[in-house]
Amino acid sequence: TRTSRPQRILKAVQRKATVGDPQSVITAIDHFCRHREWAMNVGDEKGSILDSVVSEVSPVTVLELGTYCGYSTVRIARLLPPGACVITLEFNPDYAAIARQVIQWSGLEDKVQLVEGASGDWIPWMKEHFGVQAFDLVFLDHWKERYLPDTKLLEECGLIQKGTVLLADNVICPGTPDYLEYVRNSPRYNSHYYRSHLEYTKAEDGLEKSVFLGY
Ligand SMILES: O=C(NCCCCc1cc2cnccc2s1)c1cc(-c2ccc(F)cc2)cc(O)c1O
Ligand SMILES: [Mg+2]
Repeated sequence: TRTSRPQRILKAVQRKATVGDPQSVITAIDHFCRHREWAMNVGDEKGSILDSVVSEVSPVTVLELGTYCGYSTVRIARLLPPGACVITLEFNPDYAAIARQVIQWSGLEDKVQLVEGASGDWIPWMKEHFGVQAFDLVFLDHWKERYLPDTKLLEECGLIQKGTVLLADNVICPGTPDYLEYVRNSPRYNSHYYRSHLEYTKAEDGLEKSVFLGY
């Protein structure tokens, strides 16, 4: 097909959503992915759980690993108070280009810093480059085999502090067994599994919320 799936998602947003209205952007993407083409957005069901965690934490600085088309970036940013922001990392430049436009359409570009590159390369520079002390919330939604090494890297870099909340997508499907084992057995995390479904399907999936208890 001539266009990419992310390009078709952007078209659906431009056709169906209102500029400056984040909820209409979310609704347009969910409708397209449920009725036209499946895509790996966190989706509406897990998205509601994400919303409740963001509202509960009311974070000032958020790190999102894995932007894709910006769907969860918009879900998070729309709930942030003035002065709060989400730094989101995307490895694929084509996805990043689409995500920028989706975030712009939602009117939330002032609350979002989209960075292109690999988590392992960027995490050690976060403090220096963004002046971040520590993250209040980290949403993990990137390579599933990077959840654990990147969590350890965030710890080593002092970007996770007492009270930081980690929220991980896809802990069942595709699955992140080593990460789950780590956060559930570590005395330094308090973990809770929110049972749900793989976006737009009946397959089981869920989000794991892990609160760092400090050293
Ligand atoms: O792979 C998934 N997400 C990761 C792709 C992001 C690549 C990046 C690496 C990287 C490195 N550094 C910084 C930023 C980034 S972004 C994913 C896959 C499924 C799925 C797919 C097929 C299936 F049958 C069932 C589930 C569902 C999901 O919800 C997903 O999130
Ligand atoms: Mg995901």
